[in-house]
Amino acid sequence: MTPVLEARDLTRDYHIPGSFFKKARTVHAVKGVSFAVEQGKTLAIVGESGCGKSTLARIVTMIDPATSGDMLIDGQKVDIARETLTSDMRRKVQIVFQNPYGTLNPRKKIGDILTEPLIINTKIGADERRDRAMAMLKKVGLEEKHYGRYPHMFSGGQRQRVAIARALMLNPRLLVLDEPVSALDLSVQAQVLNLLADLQDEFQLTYVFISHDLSVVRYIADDVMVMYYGEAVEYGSREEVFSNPQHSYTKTLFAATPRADVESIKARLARKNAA
Ligand SMILES: Nc1ncnc2c1ncn2[C@@H]1O[C@H](COP(=O)(O)OP(=O)(O)OP(=O)(O)O)[C@@H](O)[C@H]1O
Repeated sequence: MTPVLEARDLTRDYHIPGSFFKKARTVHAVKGVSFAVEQGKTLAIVGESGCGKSTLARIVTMIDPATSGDMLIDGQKVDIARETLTSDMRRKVQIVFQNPYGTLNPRKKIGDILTEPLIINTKIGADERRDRAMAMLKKVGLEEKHYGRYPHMFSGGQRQRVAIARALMLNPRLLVLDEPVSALDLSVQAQVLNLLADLQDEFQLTYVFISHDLSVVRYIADDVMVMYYGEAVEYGSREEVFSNPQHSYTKTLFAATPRADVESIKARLARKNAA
């Protein structure tokens, strides 16, 4: 089966210009990273601050260019330099950030936030746009009455539901989730993770899930990639990586991580695996 996303040897260098006091230098944020994610699966990318997770997320979402390497969506090559990138290709990948409040326009009503991608990218009429937004609100566990409300009228978990709904409005092939639950309380984290798992089941969505939290990754990932100073030091199935970590950094990372209370997620996944 052709993977939804394939990355081959992706690199990203940042050139930091010099000054009177400092020499110019190059930061190798991502160094030759390769991976593939099949439809309906979740790849978790784990690592501590500064390891290159967000840079990789921005490359995969086509927000930032890569310096070299190849990226394919459904077997089709992406212009990673972003010189001839089409909007059709760009809309195949959507992103949800850690802090939805920072990405939801506070002056716009939820209905406008959800219909905006349709206005920009499609010729769908106003009634149909409204219907689709209403349907999506329900899919993410919100209600029709929320359509006319503003982001500040929602809790953090609800705002993240809105961000997920917006990301899904254009039927993307891939969702990049950049620390999507890190800013939420534990119980709300579990609800949002359960929602993501339900949506994945229903729409056969493919996820790249960026996280520093191994207890979350343990329960949502099919495959895990551990990054360290821009390199993928570990890559394999969740079972392989968790039961038999190879790299000394992964071993240290696992040893240092407390187990969070994600029992409801665990139970849900057990049900999913049994089905
Ligand atoms: N625009 C930029 N210009 C220069 N250096 C950058 C830029 N963006 C990231 N970097 C550097 O690239 C490296 C990787 O950063 P990145 O933000 O991808 O890491 P991260 O793992 O996502 O960290 P965090 O979880 O703190 O966001 C870091 O050394 C960072 O300082």
